[in-house]
Amino acid sequence: MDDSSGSLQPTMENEYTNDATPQECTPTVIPAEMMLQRLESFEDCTQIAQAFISYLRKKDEMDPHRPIRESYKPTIVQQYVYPFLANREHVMVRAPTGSGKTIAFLLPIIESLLRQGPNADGNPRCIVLADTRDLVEQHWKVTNSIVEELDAIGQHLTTECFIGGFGGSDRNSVPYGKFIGGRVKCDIAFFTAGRLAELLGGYRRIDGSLSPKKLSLCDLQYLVIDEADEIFFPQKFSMEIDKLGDSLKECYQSFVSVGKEYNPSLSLYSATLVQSDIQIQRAIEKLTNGATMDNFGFVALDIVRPNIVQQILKFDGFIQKFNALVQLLDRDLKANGTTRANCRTHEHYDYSTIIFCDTKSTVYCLTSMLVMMGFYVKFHNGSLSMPHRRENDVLLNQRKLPFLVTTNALARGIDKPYIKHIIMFDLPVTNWDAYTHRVGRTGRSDSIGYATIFFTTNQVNDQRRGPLLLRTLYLMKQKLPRFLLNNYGPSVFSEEFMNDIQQSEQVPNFEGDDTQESESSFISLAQLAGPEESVNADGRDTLDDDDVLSNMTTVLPEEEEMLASEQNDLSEWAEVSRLTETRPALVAPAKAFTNPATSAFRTMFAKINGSSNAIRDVRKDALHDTATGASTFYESENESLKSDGDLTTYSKRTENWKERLIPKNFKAFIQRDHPQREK
Ligand SMILES: Nc1ncnc2c1ncn2[C@@H]1O[C@H](COP(=O)(O)OP(=O)(O)OP(=O)(O)O)[C@@H](O)[C@H]1O
Repeated sequence: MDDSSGSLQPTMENEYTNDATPQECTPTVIPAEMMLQRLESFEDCTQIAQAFISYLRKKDEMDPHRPIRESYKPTIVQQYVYPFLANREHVMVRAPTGSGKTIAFLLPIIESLLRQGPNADGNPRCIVLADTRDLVEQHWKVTNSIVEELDAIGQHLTTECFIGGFGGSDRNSVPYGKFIGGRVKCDIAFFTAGRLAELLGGYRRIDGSLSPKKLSLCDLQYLVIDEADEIFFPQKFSMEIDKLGDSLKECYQSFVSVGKEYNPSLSLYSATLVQSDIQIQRAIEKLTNGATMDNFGFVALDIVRPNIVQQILKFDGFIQKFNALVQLLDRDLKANGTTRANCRTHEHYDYSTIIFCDTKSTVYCLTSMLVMMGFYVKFHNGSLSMPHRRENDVLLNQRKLPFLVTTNALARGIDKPYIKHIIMFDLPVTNWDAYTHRVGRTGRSDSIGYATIFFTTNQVNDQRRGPLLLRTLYLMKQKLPRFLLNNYGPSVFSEEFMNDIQQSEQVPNFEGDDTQESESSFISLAQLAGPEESVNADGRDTLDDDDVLSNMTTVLPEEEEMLASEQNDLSEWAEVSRLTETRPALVAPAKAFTNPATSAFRTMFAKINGSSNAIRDVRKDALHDTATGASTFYESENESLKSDGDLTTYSKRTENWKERLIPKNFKAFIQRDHPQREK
C-alpha cells in the first residue's frame, strides 16, 4: 500500500499543481482498506500472470515506438478495477485513452471464470459490448491472443465474436460468430449492440421479420460495456439497450421465482465517462436489478496526456486547411523516408497518420483529392463493408499504409501500432468527447504521439468549440496557443488564472518541450508542435489554389476502381459521379457535392474540368465560393440541429461537459464512498 492514511495518490506521473483550475472540486478520499485491494503486480494473480505478461511483451515488440520495459506491472486503471470485478461488483471506469482498460476488465474476468472451472450449460458467462464492429473485433482478437497463451499453460476458455457487415456471400467466409445447436455457446462472447439485440430474439429486422432467440443470459456473470457513453448516447442504440434490459429483467424474474439470485456485474468503460451523465443513470436502471449509482464503484483517472503533443493550426477557410494538410502529409512521408512519387511502393511505414473528418462526404472528397495529388491513402467510415475494413486493417498491420482518412467510426478504442500522427481536419461537430478519443489513437501505452488540430474561425467554433478546445488542452496538459487563450480564456478560466497568464512571458506549457521525441527522422513533424503560425492563414509557406491544382496527378486506374467499387458498396452513396473521361478522372458520390462543406473541393474539381457544367448532379443552390463554404456549413449544421429538435440534446451534452469535475490537482482519484453492494 502506498499511503496508509488513505489520502489521494499521485497515481500518474503528474505532479502538476495549479490552484487556478477552471473548476474546483475536492477529490474523494480513498479509504485505506480500499487501497489495500488494488492489484499492484501481475504476480498477485499467479495462475495466469504469465499469459498476460507474455501477451503484453509480444504486443510491445510489434511497436518499437513504445518504451522498453524490463518488467510488466498492471497500469493504474488495471490496479484499481481489479478488486471490483474480482468481487463481481458493478463499476464505472473513466481512464485515459491507451491506458489499458481492455486488460483491466479481461484480467479479473478471465481469472474468475478459470477459477470456476468449465461452464456446464455453455451459455456465455461474460458478454462484452462495444460501439463499433472494429472495436468488437479488436477486443475479441486481444482475448484470443491471451486465450492462446493460456492454452499453453493448460487453461482453457472459449470465445465467440458476433458482428454484422458481412452481407451476401461474405457471410459464409467469416470464420467466427459460430453457433452450437443454433445457440451462442462460449465463455466470453463479443457483440455489437445490433447483433446482441438480434440474437436475444424478438428483435425486428430491417425486412420486418422478428429474429429467433439464439442467446441465453441465464449464466451471465459479467456484462462489460466499452465506450459506454457512446453506446448510451441518445438515440444511438436505445432500442438495442432496451432489448438487452428486457432480457435481463426476464432472467431476474425467473431466478426470483425459484428463490435464486441473479446479479451479473455491470461494468462501464470510456475515457470520457461521466458519472453524473443522465444517460448513464438511465442505462443503469435498465440493465441492473434496481441498482443505483450508490451501488457502483467509480474509478476515475483524469485525461492528462502529455505524451500526445498537440498543436493547433488556425485557418480562415477551407482551401487553407487543404493546403496545410498537403504540407503535413508531405512532411509525414519525409519522416518515413519517402516521397509522394514513391509512397505506394514504400516498403514499411514507421509512422502512419490518421486524418479525422466529421462527415462521410468530407472523407470521400478528401480521399479523392489526396489520391489525385499522388498520396497513397485509404478511407474508412461506418458504412464501409467488412472486407474493405479488413483490407485497411491488413495494410495498417503490415505497415504498408501511410494515410487513412476516416470519420468518428475509428475514433474510439482502436489500438494500432505505428499510428504516430493524428490530424483533425474537422473538429467534432455534435459530440465534443470525440476530440479526446480521436487524439487518443496515437500515444498508446505511454508512447509519444502527435496530433495536429485544424481550427477554422467561424461562428460555431467561436461560441462553442473554441472554449471546449482550450479547456480540453488544459486538462490534457498541453501547450495553450495564445490565440485560443486570448479569445476564449476569460470564458474558461478564473480571472486570477488569466491574470497570472497575462503577466507571464510564456504561454503556459505545463511540460516544457521535453516531451518532444528525439528520433531525428520524425523531427520535421515534432517541430510543428510549436506556435500556431507554423502553417497558417497568413499565406506564408502555403500554396494557393493554382499551386494545389498544378500539384495534382492523374488518378491511378486501380485507385479509381477501388474508390468506385468501395462507394458502390454503400447503398446511400451508390450513385457515383464520374466527372470527365479525358481529364484526370475523379470519382466521388454526387451527394458529396451537395454538402456546402465540400464546396471548396467542388470548385477545384470544376477548375480541373474546365467548367462547372462538368459536375453532374450538383444542386445549384449548394454552390458556394470557397471562402464561405466552411462557415456556411457550420451555420447550416447549427440550423439543422435546431430543426431536428436536437439542439437541446447538444447543449445539454455541452453543459454536461462543462460540469465535469476534474480534481483540483489533476491527480488520479477513485471514488468509493458508498456502502458495499448487497450480494
Ligand atoms: N500493464 C500494461 N503494461 C504495458 N502495456 C500495456 C499494459 N496494459 C495494456 N497495455 C497496452 O496498452 C495499449 C492500450 O490498451 P487499451 O487498448 O486497453 O487502451 P484503452 O484504455 O482501452 O484505450 P481507449 O480508451 O483508446 O480504448 C495496448 O496496446 C496494450 O497492449
